[in-house]
This record gives sequence, C-alpha cells and structure tokens, in this order.
Amino acid sequence: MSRKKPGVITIIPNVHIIDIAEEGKGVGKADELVIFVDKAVPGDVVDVRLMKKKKNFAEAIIDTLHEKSDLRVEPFCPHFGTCGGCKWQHMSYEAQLKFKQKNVEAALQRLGKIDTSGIEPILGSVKNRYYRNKLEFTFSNKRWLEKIDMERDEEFDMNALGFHVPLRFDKILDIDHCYLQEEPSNSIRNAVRNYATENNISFYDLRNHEGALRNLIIRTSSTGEVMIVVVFAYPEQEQVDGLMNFLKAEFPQVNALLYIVNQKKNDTIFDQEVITFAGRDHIFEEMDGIRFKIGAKSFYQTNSDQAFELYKITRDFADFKGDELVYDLYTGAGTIANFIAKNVKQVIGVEYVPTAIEDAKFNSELNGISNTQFYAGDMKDILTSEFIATHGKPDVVITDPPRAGMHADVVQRLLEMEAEKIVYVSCNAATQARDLELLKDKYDVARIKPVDMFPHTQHVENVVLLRLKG
Ligand SMILES: C[S@@+](CC[C@H](N)C(=O)[O-])C[C@H]1O[C@@H](n2cnc3c(N)ncnc32)[C@H](O)[C@@H]1O
Repeated sequence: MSRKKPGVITIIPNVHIIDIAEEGKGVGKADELVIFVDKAVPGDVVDVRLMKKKKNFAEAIIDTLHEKSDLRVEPFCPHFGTCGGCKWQHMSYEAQLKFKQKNVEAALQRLGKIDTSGIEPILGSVKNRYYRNKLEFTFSNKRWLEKIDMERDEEFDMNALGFHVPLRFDKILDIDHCYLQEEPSNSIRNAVRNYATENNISFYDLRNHEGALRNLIIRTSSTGEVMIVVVFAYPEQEQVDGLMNFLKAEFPQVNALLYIVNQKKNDTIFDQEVITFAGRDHIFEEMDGIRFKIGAKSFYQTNSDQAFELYKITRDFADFKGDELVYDLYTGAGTIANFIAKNVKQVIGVEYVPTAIEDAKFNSELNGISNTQFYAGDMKDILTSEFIATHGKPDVVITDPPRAGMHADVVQRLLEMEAEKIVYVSCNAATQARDLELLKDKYDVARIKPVDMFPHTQHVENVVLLRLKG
C-alpha cells in the first residue's frame, strides 16, 4: 500500500479524505490505518507523507493533491499554512460550520451518550474576518523565513513582529496584514516594527532572553476605543519614551497607551505592573447598553459581537421569569452575570482570578447594577455546602468552565444543589460531554446549540440546557 522513498519518506497514495477530526485535520483511511492529514479537506484525494505512525493511526501531510474537494476555497491570507491561526480558511465558511456542528454532535454522542437529534443549527459568527478585539504579537530577532523570503534575491531583516510558528517557541512569523483585528491594529503593529528597526531598538531573543522588545498587545473595542500595551524586557527609559511618544503622536485616537517592563523569563504579564504612558489605564466595551471596563489584564470574550449572541442564547435557554437566584460559575469579569442581572432577582458570580472579580464588581457598580455578588477562588473550594447554605440554593446555574471542563467535585456539588436548570456554556465539547454524562442521573438535556466564536479555526462553543428530572 505505501511506497517508501529512499531513506526517510513514507508516501501513501490515493487517500480519500472522508471526514474532519476535532483537532481540525482531515481524516482518511488506508486499510485499517486511520490517517489524520494536515490541511486536507473532506472530498480531497491525496497522496500523503507520513510524519508519525502509531499502531492504529498516523499523522501525515499532503504530498500531492490529486482531486480537490468542492468544499475548498482559496485562502485569503498570504500567511496561511505557516501561521498557527485561521487554519481552516481553505474551507468555505459554510463547510466549517457544518463540520463544527458535526464535531459537537460526535463528542456529545460518543463521550456523553447524549441523543443529539434535537440539536439546533450552529450560529455562525456575525463577522468572519476582523472579528477579534485583542491580539498579542511577539517580537523576535529570529524571524521564520517563508519560501517567498528565501526566493527574494536581497538581504532581509531577521527581526520579526508577529505570531509564533506552530511548535516553534523561538521562531516568529513576521505579519504584514492580519485579518483577525480591525484597524488600526495592522497600522500600529507595522508602525511599531518600523520605528523599532529605524531606531535600533533590539527585538527579543526568545532563546537567550536578550533584547528590548518582547510583546505588543492591541485591544480594540466595539465602542471604537483602542488600547496599546508594549511589553519591554528591560527599562531603557530613553527607548521606552521614544517609542511611546512616537505612538502617542502617530495614533492620537488611542485611549490607553500602556507599557510593562517584564524582566522574567516567562511572558505572562499578570504579575507585572502596568504603567500608563498616556490616556487611561483601560478602555470600554459595551454590550446591550452595559459598559465593561477592560484593563490590560482583564479577560473579555475576544469576539465581542459573537459574545453578545452567545449570551443572548444563554439567557434564552435559561428563560428567566424575574425572581430567580442564579449562580454564574466561572464568571470571568462577570460579563454574563451583569448581562443577565436585570432579568433575575440575584446573581452570584464565582471566578478563580481575583482581578477579574474586581473588574466584575466594578462593572456592576459602573452600570448601577446592585443585585450581583462576586467571589474569588477555586470553584471546588468555594462552592461548598456552607456557601450554598449562606447564599441560597440557586434556581438556575450558568456554568462556563475553561477547556478542561468542571472538576468532579464541582459536578458533584451541582448534583447536590439540584437547581431547576443548568445552562452549560463550553468551549470544549469533549469535556462538556464528560460532565453531562456525570449529571445524567438527575438532569435531562433539553436544548443544544453550538455557536461559532472563532471562524477559520476548529474551535467551537456549545450551549446546553439541562433540566432537573421531575
Ligand atoms: C471560558 S472562561 C469564562 C468567562 C466568562 N464566563 C465570560 O463569558 O467572559 C472560564 C473562566 O474560568 C476561570 N477558571 C478557570 N479555572 C477555575 C477554577 N478552578 N475555579 C474558578 N474559576 C476558574 C478562568 O479564570 C476564566 O475566567
């Protein structure tokens, strides 16, 4: 079946791609071997080059594309194939939505033994380009060279400001135009790169931890506000002031011009001081007439328009009457809690990150919302029987955990609490299915609706309504 090219390469010819896996790769078969093929689309017929082979499955890349699937479209971004983002842009958006829905159904059926016959159609994203409100770019003095760079007969700059190349922590793909965030995002990034190059400010070396410029974070809000955060590796004040003054003059519309000096080896800014160079230390988002303060470290759903749709579905699934006590678990900056506050008697939000809880409280105050309470801590430690005795048994629980899903103790507490309804919002249908299976003794799945927050990626959000059995 396979022919081995001298030395190293194993090619399997004429593989028919029949499906797409949850991780986003095309799926084909050669005899009993299941092959996950990068960038292959159902309907393609390909020769594949094996990259890794286990007993029952293999991972491969396309060697030759013989027949193109009808679902293929021309990728719109020149960085497609190298950049780690937007990996599905070679498939029509309709096809992406179809496979996302199918993957949700497959996970719920396989891992949760859930009847998905009543699943509601996936909601596509309002925007499928320029839909993100936040991007983080990395500086590097080790630019990843694309084929086009190598073919150019000229010297090129090895500095890059862009995104990590998949599986390469030290190599950065220089980005000229990113289709994920609206202007002035591209203009700011390119202006920062040019200024730094012209003024000899060094780009970070991710291996040796040397160089001045580490990261650039740009936030844009639905209200038109803009935040720039430049992360430096050491406080060379003349360079810092030079770049920040340049940005202030070049982009006078920026509402929050901030910087951080991060001298640690790791990139996280959560333990670092944020310095306001000009303007405010935050911008505002707005949803359904509610304003949210967004600081440099705040969590906010990255697709603002689609977050609004997701929250409306959550509210619709809960079908509030007005007198409910609601627990909003994994509340982040209290966005869902504040969003639904006017529809219920009281909301209690619980979240791990203390600064997010501060934001949640601030946002309630900012909007004159007085029926919310927020608590910071690990869900499994906070959600105790004493907590429930103190705050009351909820009528509705909204839970929106991270990709890992809920801790088994939290699921157990939900079973003990016996809220009439649980609305489970998830960004990982596999862990959601696992949790739903654990809740099965007491809860029926009443509604299921996937929502696409991240076009051109394999990621998908899924909302499930559970009802307490009668
Ligand atoms: C998917 S986000 C949901 C955010 C929020 N519901 C929203 O829509 O903006 C998951 C949240 O769970 C929090 N989290 C993760 N592990 C946690 C834990 N063990 N206990 C409490 N919160 C946790 C994260 O900090 C994050 O804010």
